[in-house]
Amino acid sequence: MALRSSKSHAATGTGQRKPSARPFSSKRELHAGHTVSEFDHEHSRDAERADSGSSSTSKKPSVYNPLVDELDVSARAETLRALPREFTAPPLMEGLLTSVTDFLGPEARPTDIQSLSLKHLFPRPLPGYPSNVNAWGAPTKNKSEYLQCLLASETGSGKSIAYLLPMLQDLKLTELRTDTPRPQNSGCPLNPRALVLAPTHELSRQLSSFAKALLHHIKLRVLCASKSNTPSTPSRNVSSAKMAKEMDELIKGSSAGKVEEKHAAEDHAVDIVVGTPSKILEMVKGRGWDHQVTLEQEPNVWEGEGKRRLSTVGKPEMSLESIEWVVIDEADVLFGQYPDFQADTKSILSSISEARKQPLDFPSVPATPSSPAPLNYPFNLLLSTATIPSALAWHLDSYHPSLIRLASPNLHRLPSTLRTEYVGWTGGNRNVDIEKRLRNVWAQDVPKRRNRKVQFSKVLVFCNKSTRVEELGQYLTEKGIPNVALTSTSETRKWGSNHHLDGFLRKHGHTAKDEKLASEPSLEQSSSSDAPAYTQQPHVMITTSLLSRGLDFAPEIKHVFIVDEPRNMVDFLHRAGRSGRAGELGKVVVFGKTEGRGSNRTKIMRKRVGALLA
Ligand SMILES: Nc1ncnc2c1ncn2[C@@H]1O[C@H](COP(=O)(O)OP(=O)(O)OP(=O)(O)O)[C@@H](O)[C@H]1O
Repeated sequence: MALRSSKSHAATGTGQRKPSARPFSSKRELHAGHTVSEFDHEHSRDAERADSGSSSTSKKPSVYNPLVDELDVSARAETLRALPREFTAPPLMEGLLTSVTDFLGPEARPTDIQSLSLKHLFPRPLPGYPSNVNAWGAPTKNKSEYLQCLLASETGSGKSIAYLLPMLQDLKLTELRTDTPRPQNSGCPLNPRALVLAPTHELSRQLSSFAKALLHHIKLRVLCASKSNTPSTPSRNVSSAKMAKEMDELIKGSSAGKVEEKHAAEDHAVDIVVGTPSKILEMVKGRGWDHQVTLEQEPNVWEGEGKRRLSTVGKPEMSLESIEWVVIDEADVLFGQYPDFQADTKSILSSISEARKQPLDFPSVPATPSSPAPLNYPFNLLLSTATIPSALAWHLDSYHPSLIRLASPNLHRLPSTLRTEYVGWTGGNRNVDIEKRLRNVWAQDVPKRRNRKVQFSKVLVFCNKSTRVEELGQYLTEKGIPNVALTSTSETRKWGSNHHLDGFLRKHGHTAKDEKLASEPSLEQSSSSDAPAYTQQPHVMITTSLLSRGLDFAPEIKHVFIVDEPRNMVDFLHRAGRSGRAGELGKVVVFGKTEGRGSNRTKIMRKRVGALLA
């Protein structure tokens, strides 16, 4: 049960255990008086006995789980018996319920993580309902009490809706309260009440379209802070201008009628901003704020053809004093092991605290799980993740010991609808092996009965390196298989839109069933036709881990190929999880050496993947 840190293993190379942290399940209190279920108490007691080395339990010797080196496997799910199994009003306000139904379809039922959210993250009563308990009988909270919560569940299990619903509802309730003071004019064009942070622009754009769909009836304003909101290099200026116009309209309240008149003239027209931490910081601190060189030091630093000084710091576009909610999506990336992301995210959190006149009280010595130093943020904080690496667990136990942890029973497992298959390299050209396997997938798509329509699968291929992505893309193109090869520096990566992912991302605002029907004409093809569809339009996307995080790929992505050994199981779970989403069937095909040198590594990986199976 004790946590281990992958970091310490990597650092020492000894495989020694890090001092044990308090396991999640040992926390009795969910938050301010909410106690965990009996189910959790049982596990808490087990955990405590195990931690104290008590021999009074007759526990079976546990089988070594190869994942404990990387992941916090002590996270326990609450029993699901007593949870809401339908979307209802309350706890949702009517308008939000209608949007959820429009978005997911009338038959949709909450996923496990959404049920947990409905129960625990709606502490405020709706107008007209008893004010001392919420819809689930739990005590309600004052406006001055803030939530800190981690939502953790497997890929494709609907975490975005699980965190968006409570946040959107609370923002709307605050807006409806006539006694809520309006934010003061900060002098900045944007003064949002909520931030959603995500690691990539692609994911930011997808999340903001999710939020917009859910706001159809309750009408709050969302802005996606894509990189091209402000002009940068001349080559980006077309989409920059478009995004700048959108932003301008939002600020002035002149765009489509969603903004209520009374807000149009205020600096508060945008309620929610979605973006990457670096983009958000840029909007808060001014463009170029992090450049080392100042104008005084280097007056002659110019970019391109002398169009713009690199060293000037732009005017801040956004102030933070009205922030009531912060969501950190892919929390293990933004809040965990990646130093750059971590620094930016922490900087945003402490800037908000400062702007809200409650600067964070950082401990002089680093906290540990055994001597935690709670950071109390003056806003609601939701973290969302499909994986809890040990390093993140350690950090949370040290600085957020009273954080509510909502975990689904399938956390750290592959989605149950995802099958795994292993393919051995033949020992020849690996590109040939991949091509062969692709053709094999499409051959299996062809129905046995003649004159039936064919719907060819789309395939997502993950490589470790950009050079490998480009090389494989070129090889397949030469073989008559059009493909999209995307790396972080790809020319084709569009700024300000997700068009470079067209045909691969799920289109939101429709149920999966509607989508399939809508997409059939372009995908279907008579089996008597000469050229199969996969030779006419890209059915293969090749990329690195860049696109492995959070993106909701279309149900037509039936296969994920992992052609380079993933760096760790966290990476594997996220890559594989781009298929088999929302209950759709999918398959992850793992390539590896089955004979000779290197085959042992494949064996170890198979064992680790086996431990992820639901
Ligand atoms: N209750 C539901 N019923 C059916 N489909 C749902 C439900 N909730 C969400 N979905 C759909 O499931 C898909 C995956 O949702 P989402 O992207 O939020 O998953 P996630 O858990 O955040 O995944 P990841 O960990 O990969 O980021 C989306 O297409 C969403 O519309």
